Amino acid sequence: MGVPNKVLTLVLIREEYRILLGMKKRGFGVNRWNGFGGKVEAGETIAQGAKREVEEECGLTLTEFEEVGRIDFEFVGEPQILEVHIFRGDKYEGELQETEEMRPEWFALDAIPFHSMWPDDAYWFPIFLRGSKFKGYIKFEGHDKILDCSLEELETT
Ligand SMILES: CSc1nc2ncnc(N)c2[nH]1
Repeated sequence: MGVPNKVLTLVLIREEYRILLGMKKRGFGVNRWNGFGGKVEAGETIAQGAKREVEEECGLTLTEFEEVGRIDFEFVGEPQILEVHIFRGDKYEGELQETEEMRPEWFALDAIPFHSMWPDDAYWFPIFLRGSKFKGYIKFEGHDKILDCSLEELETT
């Protein structure tokens, strides 16, 4: 039995024609437009962790959100799989704010900055944006090279 997965959240808040991303100012994924999220803490559900991270990273309080995907990420040379639970944020309250972690910005759906994002996003964003649920496995070598990618669309809503 290998190392248990590291459970993480990733929240993409989307409106009809735009999606909210955050420029990561430090740490994992720095200098890339990211979704909001992070670790799930002891004593909280995955959904509670997702909501907490959004609040901490951009000041918004999710009032309606749904888990729509799950991707297991492997990084060559690292035994721990990152088990990322992906949520679509539908409704929120509060004022958008920049934090030490993230600089938030809205992007038109036809102008998503994939060149400045994690390379896996180009694979699964189209599935996410057409409202499907999905699961997948993506193997990275370093932070820029994808060695394997398998994605399964589970239902089209
Ligand atoms: C580890 S792979 C990864 N892809 C991502 N896409 C968008 N936001 C993130 N935080 C992401 N992490």
